Amino acid sequence: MAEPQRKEEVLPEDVGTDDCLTSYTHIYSPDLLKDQVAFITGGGSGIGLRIADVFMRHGCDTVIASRNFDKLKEAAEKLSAATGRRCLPLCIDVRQPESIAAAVDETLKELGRIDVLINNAAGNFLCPATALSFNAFKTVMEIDTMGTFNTSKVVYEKWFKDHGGNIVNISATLGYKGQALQVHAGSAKAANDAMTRHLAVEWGPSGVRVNAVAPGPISGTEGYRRLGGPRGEAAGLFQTIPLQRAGNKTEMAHCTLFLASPASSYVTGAILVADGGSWLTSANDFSKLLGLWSSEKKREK
Ligand SMILES: CC/C=C\C/C=C\C/C=C\C/C=C\C/C=C\C/C=C\C=C\C(=O)SCCNC(=O)CCNC(=O)[C@H](O)C(C)(C)COP(=O)(O)OP(=O)(O)OC[C@H]1O[C@@H](n2cnc3c(N)ncnc32)[C@H](O)[C@@H]1OP(=O)(O)O
Ligand SMILES: NC(=O)C1=CN([C@@H]2O[C@H](COP(=O)(O)OP(=O)(O)OC[C@H]3O[C@@H](n4cnc5c(N)ncnc54)[C@H](OP(=O)(O)O)[C@@H]3O)[C@@H](O)[C@H]2O)C=CC1
Repeated sequence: MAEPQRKEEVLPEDVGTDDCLTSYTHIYSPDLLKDQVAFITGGGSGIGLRIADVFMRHGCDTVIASRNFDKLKEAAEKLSAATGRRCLPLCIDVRQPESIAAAVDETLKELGRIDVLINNAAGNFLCPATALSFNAFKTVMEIDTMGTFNTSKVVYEKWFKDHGGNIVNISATLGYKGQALQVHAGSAKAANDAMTRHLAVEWGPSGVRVNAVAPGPISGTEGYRRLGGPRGEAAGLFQTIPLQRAGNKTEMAHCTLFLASPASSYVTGAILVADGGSWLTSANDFSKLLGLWSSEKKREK
């Protein structure tokens, strides 16, 4: 009988916080994004911060842009110290196109170009539809969906239209089968998947590729904490995921890097599902998720 195959190595996740990697082994060429500039929304924490870290280790300068400037400034200093590349922290609210326009102007003034846009900023929390206010639904749609459109349109008009470029949207597989307590985020991300395909068609002739990465649960992130990741693990919910575990931020950064790089030069309008197979089998056990939500609420009181 054949030897069972070695289990695939899990890429290292050496920190569970918003710190930079303390060590890194290249699996792509270190020059993959040499001298390019990436504009990363929500790049001051979680998956966005890891994307900045990994991109900079591949020769890229970055802009990390979100609402909290102090957080961004601290992250940018750490990123530059860890990688030796430039990282510009800029304040934006993706709901306000004027703030994005000012940041894009500043980027072009300081760094001279934009090659890659990563639409990663988002907001989410667990909430059943009956408890969700109209304004809560609208807020998540405005950040996740309109924010992605606003940023894409500003960057396209100010730079990509004449120079080409590469957009990667960070989606989520949570809506693919319908997930309890997530009607707001699932709807917003589904709209973003459609937007990815529409803009790929419209902007392809200008040399702009538009793709998305769709993560499942990713540990060491605010999203994971808010959506009950640690409690989900304890309740055994992840055993239904084919790869039997949550993903990590480095794995998401590597998927994003593939789509942002010439390695995927003939790929556009694609959604790269990176969820360990979660959505195919995922535990969408409403009573367990509702239990997580109720215990979270009790803890807040
Ligand atoms: C695919 C999974 C497969 C298998 C899984 C198997 C098992 C699952 C088990 C566990 C799950 C484990 C892991 C997670 C899995 C997947 C994660 C998927 C997606 C994650 C997506 C993310 O987006 S993560 C990003 C998280 N980070 C953030 O959210 C940071 C940014 N957030 C914010 O700024 C705020 O939270 C905000 C989004 C509310 C926006 O802030 P602001 O503009 O200031 O808005 P407010 O004025 O505060 O609020 C506006 C209205 O919203 C209401 N609100 C706010 N918070 C809540 C809440 N917690 N619950 C309900 N309603 C809320 C607020 O009251 C306002 O409404 P009013 O009517 O009162 O005005
Ligand atoms: N974590 C997970 O398990 C999963 C995450 N995802 C997706 O991955 C991405 C990153 O999530 P994660 O790392 O968990 O969460 P984080 O909370 O760390 O990242 C979200 C970022 O968005 C920024 N942001 C929020 N609102 C705005 C706004 N109005 N304007 C500008 N920036 C904003 C926040 O910064 P600031 O507060 O400074 O504005 C923050 O840095 C999101 O798109 C999320 O939907 C998808 C599936 C699973």
